[in-house]
This record gives sequence, structure tokens and C-alpha cells, in this order.
Amino acid sequence: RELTLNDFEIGKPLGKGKFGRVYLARERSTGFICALKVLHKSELVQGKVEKQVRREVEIQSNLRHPNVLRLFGYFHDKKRIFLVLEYAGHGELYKHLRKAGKFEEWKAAQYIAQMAAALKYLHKKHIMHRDIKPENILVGIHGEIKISDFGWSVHAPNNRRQTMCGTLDYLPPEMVKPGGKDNFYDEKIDLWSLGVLMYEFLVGEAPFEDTPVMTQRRIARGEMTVPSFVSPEARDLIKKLLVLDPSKRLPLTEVEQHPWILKHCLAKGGERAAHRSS
Ligand SMILES: O=C(Cc1cc(-c2ccc3c(-c4nc5ccccc5[nH]4)n[nH]c3c2)n[nH]1)Nc1cccc(F)c1
Repeated sequence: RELTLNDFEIGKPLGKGKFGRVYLARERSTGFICALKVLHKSELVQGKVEKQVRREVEIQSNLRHPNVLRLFGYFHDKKRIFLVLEYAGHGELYKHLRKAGKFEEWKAAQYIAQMAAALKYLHKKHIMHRDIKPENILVGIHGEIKISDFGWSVHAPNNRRQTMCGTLDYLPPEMVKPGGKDNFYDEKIDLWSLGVLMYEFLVGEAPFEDTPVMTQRRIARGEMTVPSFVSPEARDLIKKLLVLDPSKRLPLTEVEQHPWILKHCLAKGGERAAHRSS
């Protein structure tokens, strides 16, 4: 049977996206807790994003991975579209990052390992995310991360022009170079963004953060410095992801096998237990 708004009890607001608000919600008959996103059709028409939302619904409803936020279903009434999204118990990752300033290496390594697994899953389906950044990552009840917001994801390869309204920090060189947007780019753009994400987890700010003009220039030249407090293994992985030539970026399987990841993820039992006891 088609779900309607009456099937849900609406709770506290969870966040506000570009288009629409998200509420904690409980499905009455089953008690199932979810995040209900409300999009106003009028806003989508104005923003000329109906096609993008349709594509995102189609992409996300077919994805099943522990580190990719689930879209369980959707329904609509005259004025609004409702998305039944997975509720992530610990909310938005970027809030945790801003509060902590920067993450300890073992935590950053676990997050990067989970991101690599999620990206491997998406790339196998020829989906590139194209908008990897802390703001698009949520944290589940067991501390696992969940990529959300596939608004920019499309099937690779692709040369769609896109108007960037978000931060430039995560864009790869092939998309900031003049005319770059008209070149073909593929999943390897997510490898660059994974390197930027890893840097921001460990340092607390993005590697090319500057004025917009300078950010573009520093990205195009790959000009960044890794602070000395970052371990040599972590520095090695950052350098192997933030490579100007997309074909020379470390593939995801090698990211998962990198010494920095193995050091912190295989010992997850001992290390984390040790961490908890300290
Ligand atoms: O817009 C999004 C992504 C998205 C997810 C969310 C979102 C925001 C917050 C949460 C939360 C959440 N849990 C919290 C716990 C504590 C504090 C805040 C929290 N937010 N769980 N799940 C969420 C999901 N907002 N926007 N997807 C989308 C859009 C159009 C079509 C489509 F198929 C998917």
C-alpha cells in the first residue's frame, strides 16, 4: 500500500538541506524510526532540480551498503515529495569534526577505510559521487559512517557542466582547470576528494583552503603542505591520492591495503578497546 504522511508521527527537525527539511519520524504501525525529508514541489520547479531529484531517488533507492545512507521509499501529496531516509543515530560528521577540531589517526583511518569500501561499491555500479565532503557524511549509531546526498552523483563517465554552489575545496584539478568542466572525467575524481577528506580529518582544515581564486590555483597545481604532526604513513597515503593526473591516483583496493589503514583497522579490537580503557 502507498505510504502517506498520516502513516508517520513527526518528531524533531534533523536538518535543513538546500531543498527541504528533514524530520525524525516514526512509522505508526511498525514503530520504525526514520528521517523523513520533505521537498516542496514548487521549490524543485523553481530550482529546476526535478530531474536531479528524480535521478537521486532512482540511484539511492537501488543502493544497499552499510556505509551508504538508505532511501527506503518515497511518496508525495499535491504539494510535497516525502523521502523515507535511514536515520543516522549520531548525526552529521562535520559537526563531530568541527567539535573535535581534528580526528585522531585511528578514527580517521577507520572512516577512510569505510569511505573506500562505500566508494568501491558505488564505482562498481559506475556511480561516482562527485560531492564527497564532511557535510555529506552522517554517523550511525555504532559510529559507522554513511555517505548521503547523491545530488551530484551521476553515471560515469560524464562531461556534464555543473554550476558549483558549494565549496571548491573538494574539487579535483580536472574540474577547476579552465575548460576542465568540459573534459570527460570519471570515478577518479572521488579518489582526489577522498584525499582531501583524509587531510581534513587529520588536520582540521582542507588542504587547499584559501580565497576562491587561490584555492582553484592551488588545486590546479596540487600545492599543499602536510603539517609535521601527521604521521609518515598518513602523509604517504594523502600524497598518493592528491595526484594531479587522475590515472596515477591510488586505486581504492590499494587504499584499503595501505599500511596506514591496515595499522589502524586490523587492530580495531585491541586498539579501540585500549582507547576505551584509557
Ligand atoms: O537529500 C538527500 C540527502 C539527505 C539526507 C539527509 C539527512 C539529514 C539528517 C539525517 C539524520 C540525522 N540523525 C541525527 C542525529 C542527531 C542529530 C541530527 C541528526 N540527523 N539521519 N538521517 C538523515 C538524513 N538530508 N538530506 N537525499 C535525497 C534527496 C533527494 C532525493 C533522494 F533520493 C535523496
